[in-house]
Amino acid sequence: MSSDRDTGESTGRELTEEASSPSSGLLSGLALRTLLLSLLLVGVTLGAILLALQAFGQYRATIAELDQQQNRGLATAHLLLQQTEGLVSSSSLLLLASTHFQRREAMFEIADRAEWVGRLVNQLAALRGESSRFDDILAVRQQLMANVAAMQGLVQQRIDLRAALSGDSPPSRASLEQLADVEMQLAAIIRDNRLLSRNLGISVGYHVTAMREQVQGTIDDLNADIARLETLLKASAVAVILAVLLLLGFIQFGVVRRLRRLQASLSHPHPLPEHIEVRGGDEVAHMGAAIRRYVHSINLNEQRILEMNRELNFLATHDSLTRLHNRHYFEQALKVHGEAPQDSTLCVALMDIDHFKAINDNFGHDAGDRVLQHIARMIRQELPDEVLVARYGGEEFALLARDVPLRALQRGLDVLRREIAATAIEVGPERLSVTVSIGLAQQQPGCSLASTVKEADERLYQAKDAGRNRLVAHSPRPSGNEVSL
Ligand SMILES: Nc1nc2c(ncn2[C@@H]2O[C@H](COP(=O)(O)OP(=O)(O)OP(=O)(O)O)[C@@H](O)[C@H]2O)c(=O)[nH]1
Repeated sequence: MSSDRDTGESTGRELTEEASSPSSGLLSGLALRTLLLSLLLVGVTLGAILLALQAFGQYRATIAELDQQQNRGLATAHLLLQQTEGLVSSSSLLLLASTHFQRREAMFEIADRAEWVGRLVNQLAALRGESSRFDDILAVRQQLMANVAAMQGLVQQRIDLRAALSGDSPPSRASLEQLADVEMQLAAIIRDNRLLSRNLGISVGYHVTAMREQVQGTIDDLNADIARLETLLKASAVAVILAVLLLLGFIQFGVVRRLRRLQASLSHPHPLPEHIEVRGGDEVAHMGAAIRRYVHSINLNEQRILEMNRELNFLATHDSLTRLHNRHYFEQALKVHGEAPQDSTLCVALMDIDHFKAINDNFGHDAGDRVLQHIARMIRQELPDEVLVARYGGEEFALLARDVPLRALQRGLDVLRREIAATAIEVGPERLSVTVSIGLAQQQPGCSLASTVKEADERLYQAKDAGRNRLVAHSPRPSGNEVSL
């Protein structure tokens, strides 16, 4: 039996350990899966942020490119103005040329400057800017080129006129007037060139300013876009992290902890329904309520089984009618005492109700049962608890007393016999007088308890034979209602 219990306990322990092991660690079961999911979410968010940062990088590269374009425009404008100034200065050199050789020299310089001006104007055209202003620049350049060409012709004419005048003696009036006219035209072109150079400076200034404003506008738009996207990205990242934290907290506190508490309640050797948490209206609460009902019914069944077991145990050792021990129990007690060392005094008494059959016959079997119950109660009340009392047969009771002096037991039993005889037992409307006969024997040294029982039985017969309602303790020859040793 004990090995069965051990096996049962160890199986229970294994089941408890098995049930508790999967979620005993902090990073297991639901908690682990939640953490992995959250990490995945955070990973996806970080990936999105990295992609967005890459996009920002491209935005910034575009801004830097625009910035460079702006600087290139400024530098080109500066060079254009320089070269235009140079062109105007070279025109002055052309004005000083007194020979054709000097004129050609000056024209080389002017052609070089003119080429630079043309190239820079084209570069400027490739950059952004206000087209009307750029048209002004083109017009100025064309006018400058036309002026240079005109100057070259006039200077050539002036050299030729001066050469002709130096050969004539005296110089003709018409030649002098022609030279004066050439000189005036040259002076007018020089003035016009200066004016054109100033106008070009103004037009380039407007063009560059317009270009800068345009580029700066684009840069400002891009920067505003970046700032807006950055704010959006930061807000999204914070929102995702908060959502992940909220999700983690909800799963940890709303699910995992409650499941652990449920598991702890059920891990108890005897779980009680009131210890099972059912707060809330979600699935975990519903599961808790179902488990609570289940535990309640298991506990009820267990209680019923325990009660049935107690009743079965009781019925195995007791008589159901009188609630006294039964004959089987009495005989087991005799066996136990018989095997024990013989260092104590043991007495056996057998008590039988007189003419019990007549009670059954006259008042019915139920009345007989009531009488049996009444007599059993009186015996149990009268005798000390140490005396074992059993229903031995139909209307017969057996008593086993240990370490009770025979005399005292004899006195006690006789008092009981008298009380029974003096008591009117109420059975329905009837009041019945009942008597009992008793046989009493003490275990003799070297004799078995079975022989003591036999001896008590013999004495009971003697009591019956002697007229009933008496106690026979030893002598086969009873005198009066009591026979003593
Ligand atoms: N009511 C009831 N009667 C029982 C029970 N067990 C046995 N009896 C009856 O008890 C009676 C015993 O009768 P007998 O053995 O003739 O003895 P008696 O009538 O008492 O006569 P004496 O013992 O000689 O005085 C029988 O009629 C049995 O049927 C029981 O549990 N209830």
